[in-house]
Amino acid sequence: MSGIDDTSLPAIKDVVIGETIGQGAFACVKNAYLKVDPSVVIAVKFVHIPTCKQFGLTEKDVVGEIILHSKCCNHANILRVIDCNITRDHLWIAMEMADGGDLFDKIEPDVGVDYEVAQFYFQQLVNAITYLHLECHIAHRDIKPENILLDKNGNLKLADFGLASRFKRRDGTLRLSSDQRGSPQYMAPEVLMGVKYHPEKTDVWSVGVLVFVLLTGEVPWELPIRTDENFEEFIRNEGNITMGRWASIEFRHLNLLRKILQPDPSKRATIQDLRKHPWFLNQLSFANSEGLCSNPALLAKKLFSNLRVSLSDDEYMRFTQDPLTGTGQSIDFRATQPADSDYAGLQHDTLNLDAVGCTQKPYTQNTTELLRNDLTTSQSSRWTRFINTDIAALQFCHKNNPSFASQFRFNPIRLTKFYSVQEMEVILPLFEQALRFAKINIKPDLLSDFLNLKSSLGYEGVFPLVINIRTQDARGSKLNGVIIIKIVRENLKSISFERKAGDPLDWRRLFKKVALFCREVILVPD
Ligand SMILES: Nc1ncnc2c1ncn2[C@@H]1O[C@H](COP(=O)(O)OP(=O)(O)OP(=O)(O)O)[C@@H](O)[C@H]1O
Repeated sequence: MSGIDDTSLPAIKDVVIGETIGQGAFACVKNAYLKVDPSVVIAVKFVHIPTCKQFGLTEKDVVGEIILHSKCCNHANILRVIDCNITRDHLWIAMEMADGGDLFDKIEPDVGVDYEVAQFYFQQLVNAITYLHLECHIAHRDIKPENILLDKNGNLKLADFGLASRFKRRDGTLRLSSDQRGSPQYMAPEVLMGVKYHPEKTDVWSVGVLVFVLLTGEVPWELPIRTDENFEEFIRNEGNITMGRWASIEFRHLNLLRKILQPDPSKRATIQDLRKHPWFLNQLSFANSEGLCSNPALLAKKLFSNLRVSLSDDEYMRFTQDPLTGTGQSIDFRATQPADSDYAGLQHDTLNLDAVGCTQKPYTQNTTELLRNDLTTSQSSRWTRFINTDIAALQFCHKNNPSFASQFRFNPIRLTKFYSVQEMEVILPLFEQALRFAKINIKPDLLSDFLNLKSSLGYEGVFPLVINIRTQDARGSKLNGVIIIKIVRENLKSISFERKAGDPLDWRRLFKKVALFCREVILVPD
Protein backbone atom coordinates (compact mmCIF):
# COMPACT_ATOMS: atom_id res chain seq x y z
CA MET A 1 0.00 0.00 0.00
CA SER A 2 1.56 3.30 -0.97
CA GLY A 3 1.28 6.83 0.26
CA ILE A 4 0.19 6.40 3.87
CA ASP A 5 1.83 5.74 7.14
CA ASP A 6 0.48 4.11 10.27
CA THR A 7 -0.37 7.43 11.92
CA SER A 8 -3.07 8.10 9.31
CA LEU A 9 -4.98 4.89 10.06
CA PRO A 10 -8.36 5.46 11.72
CA ALA A 11 -8.84 4.42 15.34
CA ILE A 12 -11.43 1.72 15.98
CA LYS A 13 -13.54 1.92 19.12
CA ASP A 14 -12.76 -0.81 21.69
CA VAL A 15 -10.00 -2.30 19.53
CA VAL A 16 -6.22 -2.06 20.05
CA ILE A 17 -4.36 -2.22 16.76
CA GLY A 18 -1.06 -4.12 16.70
CA GLU A 19 1.53 -5.03 14.11
CA THR A 20 1.32 -5.33 10.34
CA ILE A 21 0.75 -8.94 9.36
CA GLY A 22 0.21 -8.55 5.64
CA GLN A 23 0.15 -6.12 2.77
CA GLY A 24 -1.71 -6.12 -0.50
CA ALA A 25 -1.79 -3.66 -3.38
CA PHE A 26 -4.47 -1.45 -1.79
CA ALA A 27 -4.46 -2.44 1.84
CA CYS A 28 -2.48 -3.37 4.88
CA VAL A 29 -3.61 -5.92 7.43
CA LYS A 30 -2.85 -5.54 11.16
CA ASN A 31 -3.38 -7.84 14.08
CA ALA A 32 -5.52 -6.39 16.87
CA TYR A 33 -7.31 -7.32 20.08
CA LEU A 34 -10.39 -6.26 21.97
CA LYS A 35 -9.84 -3.81 24.84
CA VAL A 36 -12.35 -5.65 27.02
CA ASP A 37 -10.76 -9.01 26.38
CA PRO A 38 -7.17 -8.98 25.05
CA SER A 39 -7.36 -12.74 24.47
CA VAL A 40 -9.67 -12.09 21.51
CA VAL A 41 -7.25 -11.52 18.64
CA ILE A 42 -8.61 -10.36 15.28
CA ALA A 43 -7.23 -9.07 11.98
CA VAL A 44 -8.09 -5.61 10.66
CA LYS A 45 -7.66 -4.75 7.01
CA PHE A 46 -7.26 -1.05 6.19
CA VAL A 47 -8.10 -0.45 2.53
CA HIS A 48 -6.66 2.86 1.30
CA ILE A 49 -9.45 4.39 -0.78
CA PRO A 50 -7.33 6.99 -2.66
CA THR A 51 -5.03 4.16 -3.85
CA CYS A 52 -8.06 2.14 -4.99
CA LYS A 53 -9.29 5.17 -6.94
CA GLN A 54 -5.90 5.55 -8.63
CA PHE A 55 -6.40 2.02 -9.95
CA GLY A 56 -9.88 2.78 -11.27
CA LEU A 57 -11.89 1.25 -8.42
CA THR A 58 -14.80 3.25 -7.02
CA GLU A 59 -15.82 3.45 -3.38
CA LYS A 60 -18.90 1.44 -4.36
CA ASP A 61 -16.71 -1.40 -5.71
CA VAL A 62 -14.71 -1.53 -2.50
CA VAL A 63 -17.72 -1.40 -0.19
CA GLY A 64 -19.71 -3.81 -2.37
CA GLU A 65 -17.07 -6.50 -1.86
CA ILE A 66 -17.39 -6.32 1.92
CA ILE A 67 -21.17 -6.27 1.87
CA LEU A 68 -21.23 -9.42 -0.25
CA HIS A 69 -18.50 -11.09 1.82
CA SER A 70 -20.27 -10.34 5.13
CA LYS A 71 -23.48 -11.87 3.75
CA CYS A 72 -21.85 -15.22 3.09
CA CYS A 73 -19.31 -15.84 5.81
CA ASN A 74 -21.31 -18.05 8.12
CA HIS A 75 -19.29 -21.14 7.28
CA ALA A 76 -16.23 -22.74 8.90
CA ASN A 77 -14.24 -22.54 5.64
CA ILE A 78 -15.01 -18.93 4.78
CA LEU A 79 -13.11 -16.08 6.45
CA ARG A 80 -15.52 -14.34 8.82
CA VAL A 81 -16.12 -10.59 8.63
CA ILE A 82 -16.84 -9.22 12.11
CA ASP A 83 -17.39 -5.51 11.47
CA CYS A 84 -16.51 -2.77 9.01
CA ASN A 85 -16.73 0.96 8.56
CA ILE A 86 -15.67 3.66 6.16
CA THR A 87 -13.77 6.86 6.94
CA ARG A 88 -12.61 9.57 4.53
CA ASP A 89 -9.53 7.67 3.32
CA HIS A 90 -10.02 4.15 4.60
CA LEU A 91 -12.39 1.27 4.67
CA TRP A 92 -11.54 -0.91 7.66
CA ILE A 93 -12.71 -4.47 7.99
CA ALA A 94 -12.38 -6.43 11.24
CA MET A 95 -12.07 -10.13 10.42
CA GLU A 96 -11.34 -13.38 12.16
CA MET A 97 -7.60 -13.92 12.46
CA ALA A 98 -6.19 -16.59 10.17
CA ASP A 99 -3.34 -17.69 12.43
CA GLY A 100 -2.04 -20.30 10.02
CA GLY A 101 -0.94 -17.76 7.38
CA ASP A 102 -1.31 -18.07 3.63
CA LEU A 103 -1.77 -21.38 1.81
CA PHE A 104 0.36 -20.20 -1.14
CA ASP A 105 3.37 -19.82 1.14
CA LYS A 106 3.28 -23.55 1.87
CA ILE A 107 3.21 -24.95 -1.66
CA GLU A 108 6.66 -26.02 -2.84
CA PRO A 109 7.14 -24.87 -6.46
CA ASP A 110 7.47 -27.77 -8.94
CA VAL A 111 6.77 -30.29 -6.14
CA GLY A 112 3.39 -29.42 -4.63
CA VAL A 113 2.00 -30.74 -1.36
CA ASP A 114 1.38 -34.25 -0.03
CA TYR A 115 -1.65 -35.67 -1.90
CA GLU A 116 -3.68 -36.19 1.30
CA VAL A 117 -3.16 -32.52 2.09
CA ALA A 118 -4.36 -31.65 -1.42
CA GLN A 119 -7.39 -33.87 -0.85
CA PHE A 120 -8.09 -32.24 2.52
CA TYR A 121 -8.07 -28.72 1.04
CA PHE A 122 -10.14 -29.91 -1.92
CA GLN A 123 -12.78 -31.25 0.50
CA GLN A 124 -12.82 -28.01 2.52
CA LEU A 125 -13.00 -25.88 -0.61
CA VAL A 126 -15.87 -27.95 -1.98
CA ASN A 127 -17.67 -27.48 1.35
CA ALA A 128 -17.11 -23.71 1.21
CA ILE A 129 -18.32 -23.48 -2.39
CA THR A 130 -21.33 -25.69 -1.74
CA TYR A 131 -22.40 -23.22 0.94
CA LEU A 132 -21.68 -20.21 -1.29
CA HIS A 133 -23.48 -21.62 -4.33
CA LEU A 134 -26.40 -23.48 -2.79
CA GLU A 135 -27.19 -21.35 0.27
CA CYS A 136 -25.98 -17.86 -0.68
CA HIS A 137 -26.26 -18.08 -4.49
CA ILE A 138 -22.92 -16.34 -4.77
CA ALA A 139 -20.03 -17.32 -7.03
CA HIS A 140 -16.56 -16.41 -5.75
CA ARG A 141 -14.93 -16.08 -9.21
CA ASP A 142 -11.33 -15.72 -8.00
CA ILE A 143 -10.41 -19.04 -6.42
CA LYS A 144 -6.62 -19.39 -6.22
CA PRO A 145 -4.04 -20.09 -3.47
CA GLU A 146 -3.49 -16.34 -2.83
CA ASN A 147 -7.12 -16.08 -1.70
CA ILE A 148 -6.93 -18.96 0.74
CA LEU A 149 -5.82 -18.44 4.33
CA LEU A 150 -5.45 -21.03 7.10
CA ASP A 151 -6.52 -20.93 10.74
CA LYS A 152 -4.39 -22.13 13.64
CA ASN A 153 -5.50 -25.72 13.05
CA GLY A 154 -4.71 -25.56 9.35
CA ASN A 155 -8.35 -25.29 8.23
CA LEU A 156 -8.98 -23.49 4.96
CA LYS A 157 -10.54 -20.01 5.02
CA LEU A 158 -11.69 -18.72 1.66
CA ALA A 159 -11.12 -14.94 1.44
CA ASP A 160 -11.15 -12.00 -0.98
CA PHE A 161 -14.62 -11.56 -2.43
CA GLY A 162 -13.52 -8.74 -4.75
CA LEU A 163 -14.91 -10.47 -7.87
CA ALA A 164 -17.79 -12.36 -6.25
CA SER A 165 -21.25 -12.04 -7.79
CA ARG A 166 -24.78 -13.15 -7.07
CA PHE A 167 -25.75 -15.60 -9.79
CA LYS A 168 -29.36 -16.30 -8.80
CA ARG A 169 -32.06 -13.65 -8.59
CA ARG A 170 -34.71 -13.68 -5.87
CA ASP A 171 -37.20 -15.12 -8.37
CA GLY A 172 -34.86 -18.09 -8.92
CA THR A 173 -33.71 -17.14 -12.43
CA LEU A 174 -30.01 -17.35 -13.15
CA ARG A 175 -27.90 -14.30 -13.82
CA LEU A 176 -25.10 -14.83 -16.34
CA SER A 177 -21.77 -12.99 -16.35
CA SER A 178 -19.86 -11.61 -19.31
CA ASP A 179 -16.85 -9.77 -17.87
CA GLN A 180 -13.35 -11.19 -18.17
CA ARG A 181 -11.94 -10.38 -14.76
CA GLY A 182 -10.00 -12.86 -12.67
CA SER A 183 -6.61 -14.53 -12.60
CA PRO A 184 -5.85 -15.85 -16.12
CA GLN A 185 -4.24 -19.11 -15.01
CA TYR A 186 -7.29 -20.04 -12.93
CA MET A 187 -9.94 -18.76 -15.36
CA ALA A 188 -12.30 -21.12 -17.16
CA PRO A 189 -12.03 -21.08 -20.98
CA GLU A 190 -15.55 -19.71 -21.48
CA VAL A 191 -14.65 -16.55 -19.54
CA LEU A 192 -12.18 -15.63 -22.28
CA MET A 193 -14.52 -16.42 -25.16
CA GLY A 194 -16.43 -13.16 -24.95
CA VAL A 195 -19.73 -14.99 -24.39
CA LYS A 196 -22.10 -14.99 -21.44
CA TYR A 197 -21.26 -17.70 -18.93
CA HIS A 198 -22.42 -19.24 -15.64
CA PRO A 199 -20.05 -17.88 -12.95
CA GLU A 200 -20.77 -20.80 -10.60
CA LYS A 201 -19.41 -23.22 -13.21
CA THR A 202 -16.21 -21.20 -13.49
CA ASP A 203 -15.64 -21.66 -9.74
CA VAL A 204 -15.58 -25.43 -10.29
CA TRP A 205 -12.95 -25.03 -13.04
CA SER A 206 -10.77 -22.92 -10.72
CA VAL A 207 -10.98 -25.67 -8.07
CA GLY A 208 -9.53 -28.05 -10.70
CA VAL A 209 -6.61 -25.72 -11.44
CA LEU A 210 -6.02 -25.28 -7.72
CA VAL A 211 -5.93 -29.07 -7.17
CA PHE A 212 -3.41 -29.32 -10.04
CA VAL A 213 -1.25 -26.63 -8.39
CA LEU A 214 -1.46 -28.41 -5.03
CA LEU A 215 -0.42 -31.72 -6.59
CA THR A 216 2.41 -30.41 -8.79
CA GLY A 217 3.52 -26.97 -7.56
CA GLU A 218 2.90 -25.38 -10.96
CA VAL A 219 -0.04 -24.18 -12.99
CA PRO A 220 -1.22 -26.41 -15.88
CA TRP A 221 -1.19 -23.49 -18.37
CA GLU A 222 -0.85 -19.75 -18.50
CA LEU A 223 -4.15 -19.20 -20.27
CA PRO A 224 -6.95 -21.63 -21.17
CA ILE A 225 -6.82 -20.76 -24.87
CA ARG A 226 -5.72 -22.86 -27.87
CA THR A 227 -2.65 -20.69 -28.52
CA ASP A 228 -1.27 -21.71 -25.14
CA GLU A 229 0.69 -24.84 -26.00
CA ASN A 230 0.05 -26.59 -22.68
CA PHE A 231 -3.68 -25.99 -22.91
CA GLU A 232 -3.71 -26.99 -26.58
CA GLU A 233 -2.00 -30.28 -25.72
CA PHE A 234 -4.51 -30.94 -22.96
CA ILE A 235 -7.42 -30.32 -25.33
CA ARG A 236 -5.89 -32.31 -28.20
CA ASN A 237 -5.54 -35.32 -25.91
CA GLU A 238 -9.02 -34.80 -24.46
CA GLY A 239 -7.52 -34.58 -21.01
CA ASN A 240 -5.71 -37.94 -21.35
CA ILE A 241 -2.34 -36.44 -20.75
CA THR A 242 0.47 -37.98 -18.74
CA MET A 243 3.41 -35.96 -20.00
CA GLY A 244 5.11 -32.70 -19.02
CA ARG A 245 3.43 -30.97 -16.10
CA TRP A 246 0.96 -33.86 -15.82
CA ALA A 247 3.59 -36.61 -15.50
CA SER A 248 3.81 -36.52 -11.70
CA ILE A 249 0.05 -36.86 -11.16
CA GLU A 250 -1.11 -40.36 -10.25
CA PHE A 251 -3.70 -41.98 -12.46
CA ARG A 252 -6.39 -42.03 -9.72
CA HIS A 253 -6.04 -38.27 -9.25
CA LEU A 254 -6.16 -37.57 -12.97
CA ASN A 255 -9.68 -38.95 -13.05
CA LEU A 256 -10.91 -36.14 -10.81
CA LEU A 257 -9.07 -33.44 -12.74
CA ARG A 258 -10.53 -34.60 -16.07
CA LYS A 259 -14.06 -34.33 -14.71
CA ILE A 260 -13.42 -30.80 -13.47
CA LEU A 261 -11.21 -29.41 -16.24
CA GLN A 262 -13.86 -30.04 -18.86
CA PRO A 263 -13.73 -27.11 -21.31
CA ASP A 264 -17.43 -27.45 -22.18
CA PRO A 265 -19.21 -26.01 -19.11
CA SER A 266 -22.31 -28.13 -19.78
CA LYS A 267 -20.20 -31.31 -19.44
CA ARG A 268 -18.15 -30.07 -16.47
CA ALA A 269 -18.75 -31.68 -13.07
CA THR A 270 -21.04 -29.63 -10.85
CA ILE A 271 -20.38 -28.96 -7.21
CA GLN A 272 -22.92 -31.70 -6.36
CA ASP A 273 -21.01 -34.15 -8.60
CA LEU A 274 -17.79 -33.32 -6.77
CA ARG A 275 -19.44 -34.16 -3.47
CA LYS A 276 -20.03 -37.70 -4.74
CA HIS A 277 -16.45 -38.25 -5.94
CA PRO A 278 -14.11 -40.53 -3.89
CA TRP A 279 -11.74 -37.58 -3.51
CA PHE A 280 -14.45 -35.81 -1.54
CA LEU A 281 -15.82 -38.87 0.26
CA ASN A 282 -12.52 -40.31 1.43
CA GLN A 283 -12.26 -39.82 5.21
CA LEU A 284 -8.77 -38.56 6.04
CA SER A 285 -7.02 -39.62 9.24
CA PHE A 286 -6.53 -35.99 10.34
CA ALA A 287 -10.09 -34.77 9.60
CA ASN A 288 -13.32 -35.17 11.57
CA SER A 289 -16.72 -36.06 10.13
CA GLU A 290 -17.40 -32.35 9.34
CA GLY A 291 -14.20 -32.22 7.31
CA LEU A 292 -12.37 -30.01 9.83
CA CYS A 293 -8.85 -30.78 10.97
CA SER A 294 -8.78 -33.06 14.00
CA ASN A 295 -5.00 -33.47 14.18
CA PRO A 296 -3.24 -30.16 13.34
CA ALA A 297 0.21 -31.55 14.17
CA LEU A 298 -0.16 -34.34 11.62
CA LEU A 299 -1.59 -32.01 8.96
CA ALA A 300 1.22 -29.49 9.56
CA LYS A 301 3.82 -32.27 9.40
CA LYS A 302 2.46 -33.43 6.06
CA LEU A 303 2.20 -29.88 4.72
CA PHE A 304 5.64 -28.67 5.79
CA SER A 305 7.46 -31.88 4.85
CA ASN A 306 7.62 -30.93 1.16
CA LEU A 307 9.10 -27.50 1.82
CA ARG A 308 12.84 -27.40 1.34
CA VAL A 309 15.55 -25.09 0.12
CA SER A 310 18.62 -26.92 -1.07
CA LEU A 311 21.95 -25.15 -0.73
CA SER A 312 23.89 -28.14 -2.08
CA ASP A 313 26.82 -27.89 -4.49
CA ASP A 314 24.82 -29.77 -7.11
CA GLU A 315 21.96 -27.33 -6.89
CA TYR A 316 24.37 -24.41 -6.95
CA MET A 317 26.07 -25.72 -10.09
CA ARG A 318 22.73 -26.34 -11.72
CA PHE A 319 21.72 -22.79 -10.94
CA THR A 320 24.89 -21.00 -11.95
CA GLN A 321 25.82 -23.01 -15.04
CA ASP A 322 23.55 -22.71 -18.01
CA PRO A 323 23.57 -26.22 -19.50
CA LEU A 324 23.02 -24.81 -22.98
CA THR A 325 25.82 -22.28 -23.10
CA GLY A 326 27.98 -23.20 -20.13
CA THR A 327 28.32 -19.49 -19.49
CA GLY A 328 26.79 -19.45 -16.07
CA GLN A 329 24.98 -16.32 -17.14
CA SER A 330 21.47 -17.54 -17.41
CA ILE A 331 18.81 -18.88 -15.11
CA ASP A 332 15.40 -20.13 -15.98
CA PHE A 333 13.69 -17.64 -13.73
CA ARG A 334 12.56 -15.23 -16.38
CA ALA A 335 12.48 -15.38 -20.11
CA THR A 336 13.05 -11.75 -20.94
CA GLN A 337 15.82 -9.24 -20.40
CA PRO A 338 15.17 -6.71 -17.65
CA ALA A 339 12.91 -3.89 -18.70
CA ASP A 340 13.70 -0.33 -17.69
CA SER A 341 10.86 -0.46 -15.22
CA ASP A 342 12.43 -3.41 -13.37
CA TYR A 343 14.65 -2.44 -10.53
CA ALA A 344 15.86 -3.32 -7.08
CA GLY A 345 16.57 -0.33 -4.87
CA LEU A 346 17.43 -0.11 -1.20
CA GLN A 347 15.88 2.20 1.37
CA HIS A 348 15.42 2.64 5.07
CA ASP A 349 11.88 1.59 6.02
CA THR A 350 10.78 4.88 7.54
CA LEU A 351 7.03 4.57 7.01
CA ASN A 352 6.51 1.09 8.13
CA LEU A 353 8.81 0.19 10.96
CA ASP A 354 6.82 -2.81 12.01
CA ALA A 355 6.32 -4.06 8.48
CA VAL A 356 5.40 -7.66 8.02
CA GLY A 357 8.38 -9.94 8.17
CA CYS A 358 10.29 -7.57 10.42
CA THR A 359 8.17 -8.38 13.38
CA GLN A 360 7.84 -12.05 12.68
CA LYS A 361 9.96 -13.74 15.28
CA PRO A 362 10.59 -17.44 15.49
CA TYR A 363 7.31 -18.90 16.64
CA THR A 364 8.11 -20.07 20.10
CA GLN A 365 7.13 -18.96 23.56
CA ASN A 366 10.53 -19.15 25.20
CA THR A 367 13.16 -17.89 22.78
CA THR A 368 13.93 -14.75 24.79
CA GLU A 369 14.30 -16.86 27.88
CA LEU A 370 16.49 -19.28 25.98
CA LEU A 371 18.79 -16.47 24.85
CA ARG A 372 18.98 -14.77 28.23
CA ASN A 373 19.84 -17.96 30.08
CA ASP A 374 22.30 -19.29 27.61
CA LEU A 375 25.25 -17.00 28.03
CA THR A 376 27.76 -19.80 28.39
CA THR A 377 27.56 -20.94 24.78
CA SER A 378 29.23 -19.10 21.90
CA GLN A 379 27.21 -16.39 20.18
CA SER A 380 26.95 -18.22 16.91
CA SER A 381 25.73 -21.45 18.46
CA ARG A 382 23.22 -19.44 20.48
CA TRP A 383 21.93 -17.98 17.24
CA THR A 384 21.73 -21.40 15.63
CA ARG A 385 19.75 -22.66 18.59
CA PHE A 386 17.56 -19.58 18.39
CA ILE A 387 16.69 -20.12 14.73
CA ASN A 388 16.19 -23.83 15.40
CA THR A 389 12.73 -22.79 16.56
CA ASP A 390 11.76 -21.20 13.24
CA ILE A 391 10.28 -23.44 10.58
CA ALA A 392 11.49 -20.95 7.93
CA ALA A 393 15.11 -21.58 8.96
CA LEU A 394 14.56 -25.31 9.30
CA GLN A 395 13.51 -25.71 5.68
CA PHE A 396 17.22 -25.35 4.80
CA CYS A 397 18.24 -28.50 6.64
CA HIS A 398 15.16 -30.34 7.83
CA LYS A 399 16.05 -33.80 6.59
CA ASN A 400 18.52 -34.51 9.36
CA ASN A 401 17.13 -32.14 11.88
CA PRO A 402 15.29 -33.75 14.80
CA SER A 403 13.83 -30.43 15.95
CA PHE A 404 12.07 -29.95 12.62
CA ALA A 405 9.39 -32.43 13.63
CA SER A 406 8.74 -30.61 16.91
CA GLN A 407 8.05 -27.35 15.06
CA PHE A 408 5.17 -28.72 13.02
CA ARG A 409 2.39 -26.35 13.89
CA PHE A 410 0.50 -23.73 11.98
CA ASN A 411 1.65 -20.16 12.35
CA PRO A 412 1.60 -17.03 10.22
CA ILE A 413 5.38 -16.94 9.73
CA ARG A 414 6.53 -16.23 6.19
CA LEU A 415 8.47 -19.16 4.82
CA THR A 416 10.44 -17.09 2.32
CA LYS A 417 12.97 -16.01 4.93
CA PHE A 418 16.51 -16.75 6.10
CA TYR A 419 18.91 -15.55 8.79
CA SER A 420 22.48 -14.29 8.61
CA VAL A 421 25.13 -13.13 11.07
CA GLN A 422 27.32 -11.68 8.32
CA GLU A 423 28.03 -7.97 7.96
CA MET A 424 25.97 -5.99 5.48
CA GLU A 425 29.18 -5.27 3.57
CA VAL A 426 29.29 -9.00 2.77
CA ILE A 427 25.56 -9.62 2.33
CA LEU A 428 24.69 -6.74 0.02
CA PRO A 429 27.24 -7.38 -2.76
CA LEU A 430 26.08 -11.02 -2.81
CA PHE A 431 22.46 -9.92 -3.04
CA GLU A 432 23.37 -7.62 -5.83
CA GLN A 433 25.05 -10.41 -7.78
CA ALA A 434 22.12 -12.75 -7.13
CA LEU A 435 19.53 -10.22 -8.27
CA ARG A 436 21.55 -9.33 -11.37
CA PHE A 437 21.86 -13.04 -12.08
CA ALA A 438 18.08 -13.27 -11.85
CA LYS A 439 18.08 -10.48 -14.46
CA ILE A 440 16.72 -7.87 -12.08
CA ASN A 441 18.20 -4.40 -12.46
CA ILE A 442 19.83 -2.91 -9.40
CA LYS A 443 19.21 0.81 -9.19
CA PRO A 444 21.14 2.24 -7.50
CA ASP A 445 24.11 0.35 -6.07
CA LEU A 446 22.90 -1.41 -2.88
CA LEU A 447 26.11 -1.25 -0.86
CA SER A 448 26.86 2.42 -1.52
CA ASP A 449 23.24 3.24 -0.69
CA PHE A 450 23.61 1.35 2.57
CA LEU A 451 26.87 3.13 3.42
CA ASN A 452 25.26 6.52 2.74
CA LEU A 453 22.33 5.66 4.98
CA LYS A 454 24.69 4.39 7.66
CA SER A 455 26.71 7.59 7.69
CA SER A 456 23.57 9.69 8.12
CA LEU A 457 21.51 7.45 10.45
CA GLY A 458 24.16 5.40 12.23
CA TYR A 459 24.34 1.60 11.98
CA GLU A 460 21.43 0.83 14.33
CA GLY A 461 19.28 3.56 12.80
CA VAL A 462 19.48 2.10 9.30
CA PHE A 463 17.31 -0.93 10.03
CA PRO A 464 14.79 -2.15 8.97
CA LEU A 465 16.19 -1.97 5.48
CA VAL A 466 14.00 -2.64 2.50
CA ILE A 467 15.04 -3.70 -0.98
CA ASN A 468 12.18 -3.09 -3.40
CA ILE A 469 11.88 -5.68 -6.13
CA ARG A 470 9.90 -4.96 -9.26
CA THR A 471 10.37 -7.51 -11.98
CA GLN A 472 8.60 -9.97 -14.24
CA ASP A 473 8.25 -13.71 -14.00
CA ALA A 474 9.07 -16.23 -16.74
CA ARG A 475 5.80 -15.37 -18.51
CA GLY A 476 6.40 -11.63 -18.47
CA SER A 477 3.78 -11.00 -15.76
CA LYS A 478 4.62 -8.55 -13.02
CA LEU A 479 6.26 -9.82 -9.86
CA ASN A 480 6.70 -7.26 -7.09
CA GLY A 481 7.75 -7.46 -3.51
CA VAL A 482 10.26 -6.40 -0.91
CA ILE A 483 13.21 -7.96 0.86
CA ILE A 484 13.17 -6.74 4.46
CA ILE A 485 16.39 -6.92 6.47
CA LYS A 486 16.06 -6.49 10.18
CA ILE A 487 18.36 -6.91 13.13
CA VAL A 488 16.82 -9.57 15.36
CA ARG A 489 19.48 -9.40 18.10
CA GLU A 490 23.07 -8.16 18.12
CA ASN A 491 24.41 -9.18 14.71
CA LEU A 492 21.68 -11.71 13.87
CA LYS A 493 19.63 -10.48 10.90
CA SER A 494 16.39 -11.84 9.49
CA ILE A 495 16.01 -11.45 5.74
CA SER A 496 12.42 -11.87 4.67
CA PHE A 497 11.01 -11.89 1.13
CA GLU A 498 7.49 -10.41 1.04
CA ARG A 499 5.51 -10.76 -2.18
CA LYS A 500 3.22 -7.84 -2.99
CA ALA A 501 1.93 -8.80 -6.43
CA GLY A 502 2.42 -11.64 -8.88
CA ASP A 503 2.56 -15.42 -8.82
CA PRO A 504 3.49 -16.69 -5.32
CA LEU A 505 5.14 -19.81 -6.75
CA ASP A 506 7.45 -17.60 -8.83
CA TRP A 507 8.15 -15.45 -5.79
CA ARG A 508 9.29 -18.53 -3.86
CA ARG A 509 11.35 -19.64 -6.88
CA LEU A 510 13.08 -16.23 -6.82
CA PHE A 511 13.64 -16.52 -3.06
CA LYS A 512 15.19 -19.97 -3.43
CA LYS A 513 17.54 -18.80 -6.15
CA VAL A 514 18.71 -15.74 -4.25
CA ALA A 515 19.21 -17.96 -1.17
CA LEU A 516 21.27 -20.44 -3.16
CA PHE A 517 23.42 -17.67 -4.57
CA CYS A 518 23.93 -16.21 -1.08
CA ARG A 519 24.34 -19.60 0.59
CA GLU A 520 27.66 -18.72 2.23
CA VAL A 521 26.01 -16.02 4.38
CA ILE A 522 22.94 -18.03 5.41
CA LEU A 523 22.84 -19.23 8.99
CA VAL A 524 21.52 -22.78 8.96
CA PRO A 525 20.25 -24.50 12.14
CA ASP A 526 22.32 -27.32 13.70
N1 LIG B 1 -7.84 -12.34 8.34
C1 LIG B 1 -6.52 -12.43 8.18
N2 LIG B 1 -5.78 -13.09 9.09
C2 LIG B 1 -4.44 -13.19 8.94
N3 LIG B 1 -3.75 -12.68 7.92
C3 LIG B 1 -4.42 -12.01 6.99
C4 LIG B 1 -5.83 -11.85 7.05
N4 LIG B 1 -6.22 -11.15 5.96
C5 LIG B 1 -5.11 -10.90 5.25
N5 LIG B 1 -4.02 -11.40 5.86
C6 LIG B 1 -2.62 -11.31 5.40
O1 LIG B 1 -2.47 -10.09 4.72
C7 LIG B 1 -2.00 -10.32 3.39
C8 LIG B 1 -2.57 -9.24 2.50
O2 LIG B 1 -3.99 -9.31 2.54
P1 LIG B 1 -4.87 -8.62 1.43
O3 LIG B 1 -6.26 -9.12 1.54
O4 LIG B 1 -4.66 -7.15 1.40
O5 LIG B 1 -4.06 -9.22 0.31
P2 LIG B 1 -4.19 -9.54 -1.16
O6 LIG B 1 -5.48 -10.22 -1.40
O7 LIG B 1 -2.91 -10.22 -1.50
O8 LIG B 1 -4.16 -8.11 -1.73
P3 LIG B 1 -4.74 -7.63 -3.08
O9 LIG B 1 -6.02 -6.98 -2.67
O10 LIG B 1 -3.67 -6.70 -3.50
O11 LIG B 1 -4.90 -8.84 -3.96
C9 LIG B 1 -2.43 -11.74 3.07
O12 LIG B 1 -1.61 -12.32 2.10
C10 LIG B 1 -2.28 -12.42 4.43
O13 LIG B 1 -0.92 -12.76 4.62
